Amino acid sequence: MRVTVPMTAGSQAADDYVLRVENLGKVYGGAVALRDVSLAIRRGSIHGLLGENGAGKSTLVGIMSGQRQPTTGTIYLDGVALGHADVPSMEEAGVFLVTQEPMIIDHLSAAENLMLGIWPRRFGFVNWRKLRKDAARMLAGTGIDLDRPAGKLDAVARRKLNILRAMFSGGKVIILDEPTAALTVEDRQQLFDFMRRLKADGVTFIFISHYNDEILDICDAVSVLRDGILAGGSEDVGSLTSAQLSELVLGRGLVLFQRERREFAEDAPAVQLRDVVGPSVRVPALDIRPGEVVGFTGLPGAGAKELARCIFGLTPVQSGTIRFADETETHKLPTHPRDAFESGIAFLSDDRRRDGAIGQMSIGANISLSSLASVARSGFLSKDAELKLSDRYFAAMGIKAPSAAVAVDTLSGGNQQKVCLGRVLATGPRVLILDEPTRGIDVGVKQDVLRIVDELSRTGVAVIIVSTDTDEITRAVDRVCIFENGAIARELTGSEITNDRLRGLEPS
Ligand SMILES: Nc1ncnc2c1ncn2[C@@H]1O[C@H](COP(=O)(O)OP(=O)(O)OP(=O)(O)O)[C@@H](O)[C@H]1O
Repeated sequence: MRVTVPMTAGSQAADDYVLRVENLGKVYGGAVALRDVSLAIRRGSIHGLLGENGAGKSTLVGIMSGQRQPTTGTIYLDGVALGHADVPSMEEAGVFLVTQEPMIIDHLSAAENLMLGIWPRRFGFVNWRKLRKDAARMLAGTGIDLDRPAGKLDAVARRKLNILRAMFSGGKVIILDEPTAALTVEDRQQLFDFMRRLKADGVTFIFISHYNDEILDICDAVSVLRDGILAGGSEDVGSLTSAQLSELVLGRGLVLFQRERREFAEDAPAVQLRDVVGPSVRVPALDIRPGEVVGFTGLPGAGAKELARCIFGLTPVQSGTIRFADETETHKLPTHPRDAFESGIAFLSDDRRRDGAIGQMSIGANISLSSLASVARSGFLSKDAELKLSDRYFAAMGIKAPSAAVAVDTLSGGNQQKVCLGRVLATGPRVLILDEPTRGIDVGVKQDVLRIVDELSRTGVAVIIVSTDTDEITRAVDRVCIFENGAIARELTGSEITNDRLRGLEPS
C-alpha cells in the first residue's frame, strides 16, 4: 500500500497536481480538527477522501473550497499559493464544493438552476439557446424535467441537480461531500458515468464517501484522515481490497456484522396492515412480527418510504387498517405521529435537517428529548435518569465528542446523525421505524448500529428499516419488501436476500 506523497511547491511534477495543501491545521475553539495535513490531488483524477466520522474530511474540503479558513498552512492551485481564499474566489478559480444540502433556488426551473453558476457576471455574453440544449442533454435520462420548478422536485432529484450544477458550471476541481447518500444503485451509476465523462475531459474530483464499494469503483487515489491527521492513502486504489480500505480508515481490522436471519411466520403480529391505501402506496396485507427486522426498499417514490410514514402516522392513510399488537379496535389508524409515539412506535426520519437534532442543545439533552416520559418520575424529570439514559446512548453510538454535555452543532455531520439515532433508540419502542439509519455514518459505527438494532429486536422490538443501501439491508434484516409503483412487488427472505439480488445483478 503506497502512502500519498505530498508534492512540494517547485517540484518537477507539480504540474501533475491541480490542488495541493501543505501543513494545513484547523482549530475550532480549543479543539484541533486538522493537524499538519499535506496532500496533493492529481489533475484529472478522482481522489477519495476517507475517514471516520469527525476525522476532519468536511473541514479539509471546507478549507479547499474557501468555505472555512485554515488556522495554519497553505493551499496551492495550479502551483500558485493562494492567500485568503473564499467561496466566490475559489469558484471563480474553478473549485466547487457540493455538499449534501442542495443549494437550489426553488422558484427557478431545473434548467435555470443548472445554469446558475454560469450566468454572466458582468459584461459576458451567454448563448442561452446552446446552454438550454446542453442542459437538456445533461438532464436526459435523469428523470428530471427541464422546466419543472426546482421546489417541486423530490429530495433525490434536488441532490442530483446540485451535483450536475457544479459539473455544468465548468468546475475544474469538483468536491463531492457524500454525494451518493440515499441515491439508488441506478442513480449512483448515472452519477459515476457523469464523473467518468468529465474526468476524461480533464476535470478533477475529490470524493468523500463512507462506502468502500464506491471508492473502489470510482477512485484512482485515496487519502485517509484519522483524528485530523493524514493517516495514509494510496495512488493505486485498484490494488486495494475493501477490507484493506476499512483497515486504513479505522486503523484496525473491521468485523462486519451479519444478522442471523430468523423466520416468524406463525407469531402474532406486532404490526398488522390490511387493505391500506395511502397517497401513492397500497398494501393489501402485511404482518410484521415482534422481534422481526423487515427491510423496505425500492426506487424513490415506489412506496417504501411512503408506507413507513403511513405506519408512523406522518402521512394519513386514506383507508384500511393498521393495527399494533394489544390494540383491540379494528379500525384504528394513526393519524398523528404523537399517537404513534405514545403507543410505542419510534421513527427516525431521513430528513435529519428538518426533523434532526437541535443544534444549540447538548448531545445528552437531544438524546433524552423524546424519552422525557420514561425518564420522568411522578411528573418530575429525574436528572439522574436523564443522565444515565443519555450517557448510555452517547457511549453506545460511539459519538465522537469530549462529553455528552457539548452542543450538537459542534459535531461532525455523521456524529449529529448518531445523536438522532440515539434519541430514537432511547425511547425504548416496541416498533421501531428507521429511514436510512446509517446514512453518513462511518463503516465502523455502521456495524455497531446494526448490532444495536439486532439486540433490540431480540428483546421483541419489531423493526422496519427503509434503505437504499443494499449492503445494509443484506446484513440487517430477516425479510425484504421490494416496492414498485406504490406496491410490494416482491418479498425476499432468508438466503434469498443477497446484495447482488437487491442490486438487480442476479434474478429474483
Ligand atoms: N463549528 C465547529 N465547532 C467546533 N468543532 C467543530 C466544528 N465543526 C467541526 N468541528 C469538529 O471538528 C472535527 C472534524 O469535523 P469534520 O466535520 O471535519 O469531520 P468529518 O470527517 O467530515 O466527519 P463526518 O464523516 O461525520 O462528516 C470534529 O471533531 C468536529 O466535532
